[in-house]
Order: sequence, then structure tokens, then C-alpha cells
Amino acid sequence: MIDLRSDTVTRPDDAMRTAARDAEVGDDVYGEDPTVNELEARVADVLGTEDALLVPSGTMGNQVAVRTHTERGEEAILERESHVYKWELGGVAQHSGVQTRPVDGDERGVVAPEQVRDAYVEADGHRAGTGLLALENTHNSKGGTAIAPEAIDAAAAAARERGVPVHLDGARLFNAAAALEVPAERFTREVDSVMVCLSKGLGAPVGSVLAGSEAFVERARRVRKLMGGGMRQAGILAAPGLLALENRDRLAEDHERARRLAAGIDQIGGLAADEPETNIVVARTDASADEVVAACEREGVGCVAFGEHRVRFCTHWNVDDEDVERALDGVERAVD
Ligand SMILES: Cc1ncc(COP(=O)(O)O)c(CN[C@H](C(=O)O)[C@H](C)O)c1O
Repeated sequence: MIDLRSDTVTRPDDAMRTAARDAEVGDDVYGEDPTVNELEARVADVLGTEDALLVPSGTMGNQVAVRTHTERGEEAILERESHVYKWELGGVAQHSGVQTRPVDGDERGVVAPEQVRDAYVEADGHRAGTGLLALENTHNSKGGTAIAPEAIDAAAAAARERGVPVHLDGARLFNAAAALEVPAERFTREVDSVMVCLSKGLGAPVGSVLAGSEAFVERARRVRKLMGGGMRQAGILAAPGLLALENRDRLAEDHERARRLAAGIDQIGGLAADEPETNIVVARTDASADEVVAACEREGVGCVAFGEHRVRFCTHWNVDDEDVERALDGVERAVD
């Protein structure tokens, strides 16, 4: 199986496994795991934030951010196709008692400042008011679009004009940085918290990191504990995470392979694919996406339905050039 379902399927290499085995560890709930502390400091440095917090998953990172930023009953302005809104089991309501106020980003998932201003609700005797704006970069549902830092800044500025904190779901932020050739820290300038995944394209087996000010991370650490995310000798996870962080320099390879994959898919009858911006290729089909996915699976190619007539393929570090060619042959056989 050439597994293009997601970049979440990436597997640790031998170096990561050895690092996990040899990691110096301590009890991270007491802040005593030296390897976790090193990873958190390293990620904060890379993102240009004061501090950072290791969390078991990107979902927990986002949900800890929502709970840390908001009061119960407040509203969160979310892009309608964002992961926080669409794929976290209603977590903003379940964990934080927050109401969602979805807005429709443009075709690339960009939320305009005026949309933030229009969606903003002032707290008064009847309304709890807006407690958060959450943005996403790259935008998964829109096809891994790499949103320019200026667009993040503009939407965030509109929220901050009204004292509303901003969270950036940067599960694939390093893909955006690589695609736009902009340092990752450039995207965090106007936001109050950012979550990045080590376990996706970077290849770590487990782990994401939530970053922000010292005060934010201190509060977020308590929320993580509340959610059961306080980990003990988590250096076992942080050590491969440190190696994964250095993989951000190779993400452009995944993007190149995604371009090759999309060009090949676009040549296959019944499928169309635009040139991808990062490692996510979205193919459009008049057939049922579920049927295309099932047929591809039978031909040894993993992909996922991304709506009724869209199929997503993700390149990642376990996919090489030959895999891309073999995957194209498999997809062609599948749709024949
Ligand atoms: C933008 C974004 N933010 C957060 C997450 C959650 O990360 P994890 O909880 O899976 O570590 C994901 C995972 N995305 C996964 C995938 O793309 O296969 C699935 C859909 O959950 C994500 O794409």
C-alpha cells in the first residue's frame, strides 16, 4: 500500500527510535523532563514565541488553546471548513462551552478582516461576546493552501482591535513556511497562540506543540492537565520530536512530489487536480469519491474522500519518487 491517505501516517525512522530509547527523562508534570524542556524551548525559538507546551495531539493542542483563551458561553469565530470547527468532535462546545460563529473563508480558506469585524459580538447584558478567532495554515480542507503571513496578520489585527485573542492552527505551518519561503516565526507575529504538529509531515510518531506567551503557556499547561494531557517521562516522545523538527528543511521535497502526483492525476480520465501549494493534492471527480477511494485501495493506493466528489492524496517523508509513479499507475487502473 502506498499510503497517501494523510501525512499523519508517517512512521519514525531508526534515528528517532534510537533517540526515544536513549532519551534523558524525568517527570514532565513537575517540569523535570530535560528532553521535553529542550523540545519546548527549541520550538518556541523556531516560532518566535516566549514559551511552548508539548501535547499528545494537534487536536488537544487546539482544544487546550480554545479552553485557555475563552470563558464559557463566549463565541469563537472559526472558518467553516477548518479542522477545529469540522473535525474535532464539537470539542469547542464539549470542552469549553463555547459557541461557534463560523465564517466562510475564500476558496483558499483565507478569512478577511471585514469578516472578523462583521462576526464580532460585543459582550453585553444578553450576550457573552466573542472570545476567540481561530485561523488555520496551511488550510487542510482547501487543499493544503499556504496562506500568506500578511493575510494572517490582517485577520488577526481585526480581532485584536477588539481585544479578541487569536489562535493559529498551524498543524502544517512548516509546510506553509517552506512553500512561501518564509520563516515559521513570521506567521506568529500577530497571533496569541499557535499549534504545530511534529507527527505529520515532520515524521515524529507522536506529538504537537502549543506555543505562545509565557503567561498563556502557564495557563495552557493547567488546561492540558485538566484534559488529562499531563505526561510523565515524555522525553521518550520529545526526543524523536526534536529530530522531526529538523525535517522541516525537507518538506519542499514532499511539495515537489505532490506537484508531480497532481500533474499525473490530472492526465487520468475522470479526474482533475490543480497544482498543489504544499503536500496535499485534491482530485475532483464526477464519480463518487467513496468509490474512487475504494477502487484506489484495491489497487494499493491509500487516499481519502474529501467530500462527495473530491479525493485527497498526501505526500510525506515515507513516499519517494518511485512511490509517486507507482501510485499514479494504481490510480489509473482504479478509475479505468
Ligand atoms: C489542520 C489540522 N489541525 C489539527 C489536526 C489534528 O491533529 P491530530 O489530532 O491528528 O494530531 C489535523 C489532523 N488532520 C487529519 C488529516 O488531515 O488527516 C484528520 C483530518 O484529523 C489537521 O489537519
